[in-house]
Amino acid sequence: MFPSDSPELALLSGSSYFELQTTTHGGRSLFATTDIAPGTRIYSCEAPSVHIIYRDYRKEVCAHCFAYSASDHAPSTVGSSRTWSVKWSRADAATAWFCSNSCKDSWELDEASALLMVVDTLLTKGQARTRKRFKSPEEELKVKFMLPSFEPDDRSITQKVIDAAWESGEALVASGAHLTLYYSTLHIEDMELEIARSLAAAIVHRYCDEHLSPSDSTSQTTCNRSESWPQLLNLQTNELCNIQTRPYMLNAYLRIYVFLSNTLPKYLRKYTSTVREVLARDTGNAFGIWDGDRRDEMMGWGIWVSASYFNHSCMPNVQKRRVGRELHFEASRRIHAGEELCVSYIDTDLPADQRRRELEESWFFTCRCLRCEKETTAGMCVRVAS
Ligand SMILES: C[S@@+](CC[C@H](N)C(=O)[O-])C[C@H]1O[C@@H](n2cnc3c(N)ncnc32)[C@H](O)[C@@H]1O
Repeated sequence: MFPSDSPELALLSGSSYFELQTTTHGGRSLFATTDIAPGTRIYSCEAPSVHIIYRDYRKEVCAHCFAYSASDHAPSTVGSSRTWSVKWSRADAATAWFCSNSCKDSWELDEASALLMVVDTLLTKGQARTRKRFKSPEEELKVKFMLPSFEPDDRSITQKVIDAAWESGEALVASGAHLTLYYSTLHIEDMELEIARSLAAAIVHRYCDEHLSPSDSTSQTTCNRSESWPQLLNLQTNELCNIQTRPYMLNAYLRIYVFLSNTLPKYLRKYTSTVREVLARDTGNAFGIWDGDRRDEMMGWGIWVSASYFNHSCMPNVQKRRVGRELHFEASRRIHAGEELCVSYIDTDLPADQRRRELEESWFFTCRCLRCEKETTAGMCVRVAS
C-alpha cells in the first residue's frame, strides 16, 4: 500500500473507480475498487507534462490541441495547403500554428509557450554551429576519444558503465576548450535535434514552474502542467534495459546532452540534469501522438504522467483515447471490483510470440498478463506432449 502522502496517490486521488497497488508481476498498477459498466470514463489526464510535435508536422498540428489539419476529419476551412492558418510568430522565435483562435489564446496563457519558441530557434541555430569540419585526422581522433562510444552489439553495459559515461559528459561540458572543439564538430542530426527539442521543453517547463509567482501557480496558466516534476521523477525508470538493448542510444544521448548544455541560455543550464532524468523515463512511459484512430502517422509523443500507471494486458479491459490534449480511459467491457485495469501497448491481434517479442524489444518487459500466462502454459504442455 502507498503512504497517504506518496506522489503517486496525490496524482491519482481524483478517481473513485480505482486504487493503486503494487503487483508481484508488473510493478505498480491500478485496480478497480467497484464494478464498472462498459463505456464508463474511468479517468482523464488533462495534458502531457512533456511533449513534442515533430518539426515536419508543425504547420499541420495545432500547437495546443494537436488537431491534425491533413486528417480525414479536418474542417473545410483548411485550404489546399492542408496547414492551419492561425499563427503565433515573433522575430526571434519559431512560429506556432493553431486550429483556432481559442487554441492560440489558451496556448498563450501558459508562459512557457513563448519561451519554448525562443528556445526552439536557439536550437536550430545551434545545430548549424555544429557543422565544422575537422582540421586534420589528428583532430578528429582527439574528438573521438573525448566521450566513450558504444557499439550496437556491446554486451558490457552495466549501470556503472552508464553512470561513468554520463560523468564523462558532465566533465566535457565543464572543460572549456575541449567543449568548444567537440561542440563545433558534433554534426547534430535532425532526429537528435528532435530529441533535444523535447528535452528543452522539459527544461523550460521546470524553469517556468520554479519561477511562477505563487499567485500564478493556482491560475489557469499552470493547468497544462498540473503534474509536476517530482511526479514525473516518480515514474519507473528504464535506463538500464533501454541502453542494454540499444547501446548506441547512449552515444546519441551524450551528444544531445553536450549540445543542449552549450546551446541553451545560461539561466536554463542549471536544469540540464533533466536530460538524463527524462531520457531514463520516456522509454516505456511515453505515448505517441498519432494523426487519428487509424494510427498511420506518429506526429510526436508526450508523457502524461498519471496515465503511465496503467499496465499492459494482451486482453485489455480499458481503452485509451486522445481527445485534444487530454487522454481518456474508458472501460471497454464490464469490469468487476478487484480486477486490474489494463490498456494495451501493442496490437493485441498479433500471435503470442510476436507480441512477446514486441513487448520485450520495445517495452523491455516480459508480459505476465493472463492471456500470455495461459498461452505460455498451453505452449509448454504442447511441447511436453509432442
Ligand atoms: C507504463 S509503465 C506502467 C506502470 C508501472 N507498473 C510502474 O510501476 O510504474 C510500464 C511498465 O510496467 C510493467 N508492466 C506493465 N504491464 C505489464 C505486464 N503485462 N506484465 C509485466 N509487467 C508489466 C513493466 O515493467 C513496464 O515496463
